Amino acid sequence: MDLTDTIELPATSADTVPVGAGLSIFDPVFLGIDEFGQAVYLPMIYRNILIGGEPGAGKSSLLNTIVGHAALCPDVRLCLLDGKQVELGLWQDAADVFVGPDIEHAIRTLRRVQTVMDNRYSFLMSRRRRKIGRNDVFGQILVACDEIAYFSATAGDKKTQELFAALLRDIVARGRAVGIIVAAATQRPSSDIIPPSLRDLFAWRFAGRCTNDVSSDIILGHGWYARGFSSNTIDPNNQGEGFLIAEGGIPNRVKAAYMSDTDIIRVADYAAWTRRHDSSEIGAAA
Ligand SMILES: Nc1ncnc2c1ncn2[C@@H]1O[C@H](COP(=O)(O)OP(=O)(O)OP(=O)(O)O)[C@@H](O)[C@H]1O
Repeated sequence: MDLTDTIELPATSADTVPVGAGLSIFDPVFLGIDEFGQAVYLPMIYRNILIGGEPGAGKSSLLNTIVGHAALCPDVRLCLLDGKQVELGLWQDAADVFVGPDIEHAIRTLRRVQTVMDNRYSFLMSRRRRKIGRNDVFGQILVACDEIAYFSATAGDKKTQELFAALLRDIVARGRAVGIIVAAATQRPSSDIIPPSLRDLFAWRFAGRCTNDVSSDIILGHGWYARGFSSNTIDPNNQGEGFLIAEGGIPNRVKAAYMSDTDIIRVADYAAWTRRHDSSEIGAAA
């Protein structure tokens, strides 16, 4: 076997019928519409997304849309962290790991993801490859965190908070090539929670309405307010609207798609049903 080959998944046997069309995390995620009414699709593979904005800006709803896409992808495992529990909690049955308001559990979980990440890099090294591909036997992992600040600044003590922040940063920095995607939200876009060195690791950044121009710049990047882009200009009654920026791009005004709780429950139940809760790589690495 050529060492640069990917490991192919076995072909689907002829006597099985796939349930539904089946998405892949290699397919872009439908995010919403832009100001011209055009659909906005976001490629998430090999990328991370940071979502910021004031309370009620629509951050959790956007995160739910991304988790919803991933939940319908048989090639993604879900690792969800939600200090409030109810923001991502509807996906619990479809998730490999669900972390509630428990900083120790959050740290254990990120350490497991870190171990998986290291193992995958060792695998790539042994195959003389740089990144995983669509046909690799191991699936991708979505680490979704609703309210970074809960784990990095509120729960636990300074030591555990710093450990959480360091683990998250490492996963955001190194996870991309091995199929580990981070989608993280914060209602506290301040430089202590999102230092520029962390923000700049996120290929995608979405700033929902922010209470001031400085907060908007903390999500989008320094200088965008001065160039006429501030999410402080968004109408507070227009939840789900925000500026989306890709690395190297300019901010685009986007109205995010919205799933009601009923929609989420339907999709989450379906996703849970289609998933097998067998040996989890995250769990096995512990
Ligand atoms: N894309 C959207 N379209 C229409 N309404 C939306 C959209 N996103 C959010 N909303 C409305 O705004 C409300 C608040 O949204 P959401 O809970 O996502 O905000 P948040 O920024 O996560 O708030 P918090 O920081 O308090 O958790 C939702 O319950 C919903 O009614």
